[in-house]
Amino acid sequence: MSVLDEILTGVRADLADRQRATPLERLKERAERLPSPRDAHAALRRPGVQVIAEVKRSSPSKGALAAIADPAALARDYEAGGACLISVLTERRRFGGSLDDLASVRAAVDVPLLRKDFVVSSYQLWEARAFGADAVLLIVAALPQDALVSLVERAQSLGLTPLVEVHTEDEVARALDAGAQVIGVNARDLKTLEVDRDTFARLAPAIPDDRVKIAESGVRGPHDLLAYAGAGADAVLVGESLVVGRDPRSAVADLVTAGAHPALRDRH
Ligand SMILES: O=P(O)(O)OC[C@@H](O)[C@@H](O)c1c[nH]c2ccccc12
Repeated sequence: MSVLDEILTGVRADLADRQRATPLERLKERAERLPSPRDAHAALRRPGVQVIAEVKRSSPSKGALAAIADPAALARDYEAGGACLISVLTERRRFGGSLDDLASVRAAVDVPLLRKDFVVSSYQLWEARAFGADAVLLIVAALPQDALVSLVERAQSLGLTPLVEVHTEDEVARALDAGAQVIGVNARDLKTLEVDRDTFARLAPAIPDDRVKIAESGVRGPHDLLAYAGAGADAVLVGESLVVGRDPRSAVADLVTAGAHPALRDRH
């Protein structure tokens, strides 16, 4: 069984527990009491290379990264550093996240939020909305094509921006077929957990320029952001290097400064 399959088995078990505890109707009521979602797509389209900063406690590849006792405080640092979007991992078993983290971050910042999880059911889209997300990750490798197509549509109908994650050319074709407007190329293969920073440059030419192209994983600092920018990234998604560092606010600010370099502006 691949790592992704193991993760999905746990995700489905946890999802079944939550579905038993909270009927969909309750989630819908909670979602309807919230203001409409923020426009994550527009935030990503701003000139320069945007920075998505991630709240991530642990990972299957590295184990524990950072305790993050106060996710809201970390998110405020990310926002103050200039992150255009904050990604909150909500998967519990391997990443140490929760929907409560998402709600705490929502209460603390104004930027749009991405629910980062392994979404396999529309119930999880309602959870994302009910806990304050504006965007959701949909991982092509985790979904049959018909499920991907319907989750992209459902997310959009709830006002959520779907960020469709790919790792191979075949998955890019599936993302495009599903109508994805925002596509993330993950340098980490979720089946082997290996990071290959060349993946983005290899796949980016297959993604039309009217789509938002995000380079995910492996960004250690401004140098990696500039390399991804040179290969056509509109945004980078950064977790580990921010949560393990001593000063997340200035680490984000350094990335934002690199991404705002005049040579990278107005490339659309
Ligand atoms: O910590 P990193 O190497 O900066 O990577 C962040 C992000 O790309 C990574 O957490 C990620 C990308 N896609 C995912 C899918 C599920 C869980 C996690 C992820």
